[in-house]
Amino acid sequence: MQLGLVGLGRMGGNMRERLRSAGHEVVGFDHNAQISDVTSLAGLAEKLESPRAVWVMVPAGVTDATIDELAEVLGEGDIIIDGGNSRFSDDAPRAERLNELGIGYIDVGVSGGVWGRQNGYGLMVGGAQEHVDRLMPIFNALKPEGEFGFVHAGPVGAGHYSKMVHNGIEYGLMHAYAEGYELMAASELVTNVPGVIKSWREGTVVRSWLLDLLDRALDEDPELAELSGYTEDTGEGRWTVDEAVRLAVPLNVITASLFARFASRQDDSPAMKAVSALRQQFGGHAVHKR
Ligand SMILES: O=C(O)[C@H](O)[C@@H](O)[C@H](O)[C@H](O)COP(=O)(O)O
Repeated sequence: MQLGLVGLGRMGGNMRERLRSAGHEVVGFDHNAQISDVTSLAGLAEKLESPRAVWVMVPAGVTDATIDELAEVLGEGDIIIDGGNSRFSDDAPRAERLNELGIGYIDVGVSGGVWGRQNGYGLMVGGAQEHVDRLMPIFNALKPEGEFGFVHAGPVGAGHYSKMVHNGIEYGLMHAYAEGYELMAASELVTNVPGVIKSWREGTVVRSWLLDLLDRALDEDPELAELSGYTEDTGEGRWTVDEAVRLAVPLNVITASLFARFASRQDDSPAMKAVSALRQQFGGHAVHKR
């Protein structure tokens, strides 16, 4: 089937290749002319036969502007799919705006990162059944080959909601492996920490793809000496915690792993300075000075 694809970065570019390998006709647009198939969104719309389907794969901050621009060159019966990491609460207002123009909307949480091109992408879809049905050939080409890896999670918003929770879990899992790694590295007994991590890849209860990737990272740099611990986040963990607060759901692990990222960015902790100052004030305890 034909698909327009807007945004040909690390994710979109690889998705274009996977879809083409499966025999689909993809017309891609990107602001980088060197990788773009057309020079404008209008050019993209012209190349597609109606009713058109256009998948948007751009960074979360520019999604609404991109969709609004796209809506100007699309029309009645067309569908826009947002596969970026948008906040789920943006989906319903978007769908309403597009609905007034007769344009359908589907939100898709896409997981798999740079490995998706070869392994397939995990897809979490939100939207009306008729729109999802129309896009099934595309979803089937993008998803992994096995039985799993695709879900129609619910109405508009449910795809991004599921992906948000997926990413919250991703934070917690990564952090648990990271803490285990640190404890073994600090111990007097374990002399082969990368070896233990590697051994866990088969047979153990904690084997997983994230563990495989930790092993890969340790193969490249056994003490992670090249890296700083400063860890970014792009929003999904914060949204997960926002939802936990709204619904009063105790997300202990995920919240702690999000806060650990914030702590990773501090040279020195103002809170711990205050604790140190208070110990000195009430107990006369010695403090470490800069
Ligand atoms: O499932 C995935 O493929 C990843 O989750 C992917 O979506 C991305 O790598 C994260 O969004 C990073 O999120 P943070 O920057 O918040 O760690």
